[in-house]
Amino acid sequence: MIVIKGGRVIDPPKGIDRVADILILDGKISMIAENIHAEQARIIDARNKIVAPGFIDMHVHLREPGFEYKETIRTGTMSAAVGGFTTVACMPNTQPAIHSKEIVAYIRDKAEAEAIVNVLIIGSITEDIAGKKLTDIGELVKSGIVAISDDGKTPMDMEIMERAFAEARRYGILLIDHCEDHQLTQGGSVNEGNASKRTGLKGIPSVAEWKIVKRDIALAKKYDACLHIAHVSTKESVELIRRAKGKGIKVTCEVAPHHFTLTDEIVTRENTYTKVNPPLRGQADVEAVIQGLRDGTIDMIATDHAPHDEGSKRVDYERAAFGISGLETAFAIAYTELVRKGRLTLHQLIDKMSCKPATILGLDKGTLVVGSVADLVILDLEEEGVIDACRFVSKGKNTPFHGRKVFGKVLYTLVGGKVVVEKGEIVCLSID
Ligand SMILES: NC(=O)N[C@@H](CC(=O)O)C(=O)O
Ligand SMILES: [Zn+2]
Ligand SMILES: [Zn+2]
Repeated sequence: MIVIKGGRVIDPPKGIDRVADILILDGKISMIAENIHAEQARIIDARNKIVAPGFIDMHVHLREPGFEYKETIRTGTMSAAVGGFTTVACMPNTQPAIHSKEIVAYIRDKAEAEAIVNVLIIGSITEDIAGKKLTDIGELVKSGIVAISDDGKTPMDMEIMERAFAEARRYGILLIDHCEDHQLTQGGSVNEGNASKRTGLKGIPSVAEWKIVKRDIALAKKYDACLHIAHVSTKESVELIRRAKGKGIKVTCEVAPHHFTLTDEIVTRENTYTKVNPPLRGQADVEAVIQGLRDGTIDMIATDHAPHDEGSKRVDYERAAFGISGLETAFAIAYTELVRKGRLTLHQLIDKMSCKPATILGLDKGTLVVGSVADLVILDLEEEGVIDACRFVSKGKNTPFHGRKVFGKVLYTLVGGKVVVEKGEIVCLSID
């Protein structure tokens, strides 16, 4: 039994924003009221703090199986918990890929034993994410995946993609799209334009992204399937999605914190931590994604947590791996850049980090309503800090945000009523 005392309780879908106590019993939220007295309950003092539904990250690379030297289910979910995430969905670009019911079962068992937050599983669209042969999507759905995606790559074969959309519709499963025309990006490592000219590195043009966004919006329409565009980075993509939504096509999308915060100005040949796919774009793109967040075109924030070992980053820029370790910086970056700068309200931010992903994945989460599972966070908005990658619990220290001043700290993370993070530190290694 826990009582969280005196926090400002915010639950955007229910329109709740008030100072109250929360009683947690048997892992569930059992009462929200003023002055709850419960003998023997553990008291958590939340005065002057925010209490919100736990964050849900639809786009995380846990790297297991196959790349345990980059991250594991254990370290990735520890990183999630520190970031305030109580649920993550893991991408299938592992080795082997998550392309069969056996691999799904392997991850589920591993997560049951070692994860400290809830882990949802995304299955691949094609075998080995090679874009050649469709997986048995029906079987993957039966084994419990929450979406399909070939994240990291885009299936370029139109026939494969047509069949993938038809299957997505047939099984009612969300298709998460990494939009990249590989013919246009080959050998590229930075945004095409100023960054490629300045560094002499090969560029990745915006059109490589929005061409596929356009292609797949048309397929979502044709097959009446649910499409979710991953890591939107260009102004053209935002506009295409805005128009598609206006026509009633079932498309949703996400943006990663680095894409609404950083531009390609910061890219140098020396700093491979700025290398990410899609690449950091120009100022107009950053402004367009922020506008997309404001007007609801961009439904949510997802980290695209892509941890890498130092060996994959400490090489020439061209050869360095794409990716940013994002779970532990997401909230502070988003709060500092979006809320403190007046671009989103705190309610909107919580909605985009918790409620919206829950709705899109069809989860009974992302709310603090009485009776729901006690997945929640306690946030201190006043705490000022400097991002220090050396202190990440993730194995991946690869972040371009190292040294950045931010506001906002995740103090507590509760998963199913269990305190897994206390005063910013992991205090529990099992959620059973
Ligand atoms: N985003 C990245 O730069 N990298 C991701 C792949 C992906 O999300 O496309 C990875 O798996 O490392
Ligand atoms: Zn991707
Ligand atoms: Zn990804």
